[in-house]
Amino acid sequence: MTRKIVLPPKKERHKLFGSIEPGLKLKPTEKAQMPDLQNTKRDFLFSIDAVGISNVKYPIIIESDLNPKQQTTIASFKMTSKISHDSKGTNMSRFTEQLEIYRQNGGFILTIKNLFDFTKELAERLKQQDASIEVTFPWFYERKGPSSELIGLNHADAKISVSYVDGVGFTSSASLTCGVTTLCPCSKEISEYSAHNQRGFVTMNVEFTEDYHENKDWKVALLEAAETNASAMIHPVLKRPDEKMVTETAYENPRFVEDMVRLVAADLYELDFIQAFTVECRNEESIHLHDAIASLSFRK
Ligand SMILES: Nc1nc2c(ncn2[C@@H]2O[C@H](COP(=O)(O)OP(=O)(O)OP(=O)(O)O)[C@@H](O)[C@H]2O)c(=O)[nH]1
Repeated sequence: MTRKIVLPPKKERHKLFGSIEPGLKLKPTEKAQMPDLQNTKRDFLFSIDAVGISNVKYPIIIESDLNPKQQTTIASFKMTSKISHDSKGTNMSRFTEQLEIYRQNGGFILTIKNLFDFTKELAERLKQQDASIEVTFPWFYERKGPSSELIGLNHADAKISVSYVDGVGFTSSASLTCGVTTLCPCSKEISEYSAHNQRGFVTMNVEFTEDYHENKDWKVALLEAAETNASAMIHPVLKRPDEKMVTETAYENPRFVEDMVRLVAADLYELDFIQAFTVECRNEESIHLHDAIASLSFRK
């Protein structure tokens, strides 16, 4: 038989679990009367390169040249600035205050132009000479099966970083990590049949040229650089005719991890809005428990 429970009022329940009455409160409750420790001015020995907040989850709106053309996604923000040796601390509340102003103003639309405005305003709000922001988010894009043309959603992990220094200006960079299929050329060469293949992850970090204004979607350009140089693309929905095509395409385009980083580098070299890049590939080897990795960096 079910036991009938007689619940005490909520306040009594809290007492039952250890809540106590508030003690005597003597410290000021008005903001103006409260000590402002973080604004203490004295020689605190060292300047700090970056102080602020990280791992701030916030909804953002992103635009894309691929479908869906606009999407709301959840980003993780890191926002910092320098402080000099004679400041005790930063004003932490001003970082999230600034973020919320952007959300309330029609949503935070994540363009590089908006991030330029954001970092400059953040530096001003913090009364500092500089501010930096890093925004990490999953970007979703439609992908069709090669034969059936059935659509599903893939995603890549994207990051945009912007820094502003008063009197100097802005720098911006971005990174994209996406999954691909790679088929081992050595395995294909030596085996009577088949070849082992694996899921590879390509990460591209790129520095934009000063005149880049997102007339071309950097996310799509980087995705293309990785996917069109892989053995095959990754698909969310595949019917048998699609699967046959993907399997044969991978066999026709074998790639070592070294081939991947060099071929992707060649595509990034051709993109005129990129002035420097790093390409990394990590293959989750299907015949080993370890991964195969390669990376290269280049400044044009
Ligand atoms: N500087 C600093 N603040 C911290 C840290 N950890 C938490 N905080 C909190 O940041 C909050 C204060 O933010 P501030 O922006 O300085 O608040 P405020 O001075 O009332 O705000 P303003 O009027 O904008 O100057 C407090 O709740 C602090 O406890 C830390 O490690 N350093």
